[in-house]
Amino acid sequence: MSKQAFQDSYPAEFSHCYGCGHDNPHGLQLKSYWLDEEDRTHTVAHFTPKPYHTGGVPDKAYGGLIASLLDCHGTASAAAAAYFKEGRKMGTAPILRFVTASLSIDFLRPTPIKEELTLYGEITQLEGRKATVALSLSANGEPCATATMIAVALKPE
Ligand SMILES: CCCCCCCC/C=C\CCCCCCCC(=O)SCCNC(=O)CCNC(=O)[C@H](O)C(C)(C)COP(=O)(O)OP(=O)(O)OC[C@H]1O[C@@H](n2cnc3c(N)ncnc32)[C@H](O)[C@@H]1OP(=O)(O)O
Repeated sequence: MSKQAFQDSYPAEFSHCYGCGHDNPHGLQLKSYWLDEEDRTHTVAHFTPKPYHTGGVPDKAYGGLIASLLDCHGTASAAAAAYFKEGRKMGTAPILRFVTASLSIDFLRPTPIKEELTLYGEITQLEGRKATVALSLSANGEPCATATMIAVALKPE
């Protein structure tokens, strides 16, 4: 894994996101990395839910938490891939930031709340301002959810 999380390169004014902003003390503070520094298409993040992230039963995670984690890992992965494509270090100006245009999730099985969750991302397409990211969330090596995201880079203004 790289030492610096993608989200740690966001400038202060963009670091308040509930899912991944490092300046949001009430947020999830998700951190995403390249899975392998030699392969700039795959990304990874880890997250261990808190007891209050519970869904309908105490030992399973709330679906909205899963969506939030996939959302933030996907947009961060898209931004990292776009910087890499431009041959630039993440966070350098002009800032490249992606927002979610579309996020389609399949919830495959209940997600345990006491285990560390692993999120994977794969940039399957990056054309113009639009990135397509294939995402998954697993516990104990078993996929609990998969998703496809369309992320769009914000216009400079
Ligand atoms: C939360 C507020 C965000 C404010 C941002 C401030 C800066 C933030 C920076 C850093 C913070 C960290 C960020 C973490 C974020 C975490 C993830 C989220 O939760 S993001 C929040 C939820 N998402 C939104 O609120 C997006 C709302 N939607 C929009 O703003 C627009 O619809 C937007 C930007 C997505 C596209 O609008 P257009 O006018 O800029 O661009 P067009 O021309 O419509 O689309 C560009 C390309 O994308 C395709 N596209 C657009 N929407 C699509 C869709 N739903 N499905 C498929 N393709 C789509 C289009 O067909 C077009 O493709 P072709 O270039 O022609 O090939």
